[in-house]
Amino acid sequence: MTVSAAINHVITSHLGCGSDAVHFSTVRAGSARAGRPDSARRSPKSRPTEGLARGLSRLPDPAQIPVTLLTGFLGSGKTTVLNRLLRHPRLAGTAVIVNEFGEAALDHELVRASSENVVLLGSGCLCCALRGDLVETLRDLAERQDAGEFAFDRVVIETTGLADPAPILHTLLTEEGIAARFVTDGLVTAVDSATGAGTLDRHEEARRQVAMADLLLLTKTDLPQAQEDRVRAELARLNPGAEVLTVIDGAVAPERLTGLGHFDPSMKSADVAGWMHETTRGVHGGGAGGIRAISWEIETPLTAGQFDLWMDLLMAQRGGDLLRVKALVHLTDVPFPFAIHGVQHIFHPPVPLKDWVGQDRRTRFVMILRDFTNAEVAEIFEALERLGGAEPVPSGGYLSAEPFHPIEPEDIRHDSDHPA
Ligand SMILES: Nc1nc2c(ncn2[C@@H]2O[C@H](COP(=O)(O)OP(=O)(O)OP(=O)(O)O)[C@@H](O)[C@H]2O)c(=O)[nH]1
Repeated sequence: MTVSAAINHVITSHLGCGSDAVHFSTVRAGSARAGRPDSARRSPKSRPTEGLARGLSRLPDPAQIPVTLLTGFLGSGKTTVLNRLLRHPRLAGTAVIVNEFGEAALDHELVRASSENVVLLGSGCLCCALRGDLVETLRDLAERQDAGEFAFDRVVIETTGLADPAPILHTLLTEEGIAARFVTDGLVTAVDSATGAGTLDRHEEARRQVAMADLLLLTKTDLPQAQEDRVRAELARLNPGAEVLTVIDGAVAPERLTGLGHFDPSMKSADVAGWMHETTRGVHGGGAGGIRAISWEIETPLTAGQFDLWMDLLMAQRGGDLLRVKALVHLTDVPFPFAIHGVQHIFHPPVPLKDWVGQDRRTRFVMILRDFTNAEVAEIFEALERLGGAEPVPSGGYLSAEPFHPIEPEDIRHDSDHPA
């Protein structure tokens, strides 16, 4: 669905539901099978094999606070899962730590409805620059709990899509004061069934996230682009011991994600133990290569048609290199923002939000791009700015020639210029 279509939908359905965001995608109950006891759903590979004595020594201390690490490549559906989970009474006492890659984090606006207890660790990746910040945040949470300021009985850490989980787990397992107070209760990895096969092929970080997982969430199987069998086969190859749950629009029962057990590298493939070892030597990460995060603001509100047109052009020319796009879009004459999510070549239905947070009404983008030069980044946004000054373009408008270099208002032709 384009922004134009979404805006028509909003107008006809009189925005006014109680939640902060109106989702147009149908929310179906996931195929997750709820309620099975932990023992029944533990896969053979994750059963203790090294003797009871060692197993006993690894039993969590009930005073320790369980920490779930939620990973998954860019746009795989982590926040969607988290938002659904946090609405569940069972997870009401959860403190959430969200880490974003990029300077201008938008996630706090996108998850704002869900929890008062969200701490944002922005501007960098937890797996490298921000490990100290994670330790500080966890210590701070513990202190606030001891002081009676903040009660919580679980922590969920949502990593950036580019995070290598090994160093984060290493921090949780070994950092003084953290390991005693908190206990890892599973690494959960979301995998996008529409883009997952290509992502796993190209990105070492994504393979590590899968190989280290205690539980895999296969998302977006409702999309026509989903390649469920292909992605499942790849997951089975990378991590044959992990259970794979199909999760549509984040619908997963919280009990499936809790009680997964203490993370133990020796229970994983040989590679995983090696990665944890690399971590101790400070060598980690798959190398992001030409991947970078950029943020951009656009002053002039756009029409939905203009935005769609620009997005279509960008997708046609560089879709595969737009690893992740998040935007809050200010449309002309519309009092609320739209949230836009793009994941590689797939754009999800735009989501109208109830209102703006704060005074800033500019259209804001956060993009994770592969192999874009500074000049190319400037060019794509300057093209958008120019569109903002142009005559409104109806959705379905298109350009005459080589479209993106550059777009000039006079290049834009309207559908009406071309009788069917
Ligand atoms: N159709 C469909 N869309 C989904 C599903 N799960 C998530 N999405 C959409 O996918 C887009 C990205 O989802 P997010 O939850 O923001 O992904 P994320 O992993 O948190 O993204 P980053 O934090 O940027 O890495 C959003 O537009 C979601 O609405 C699903 O099961 N089906």
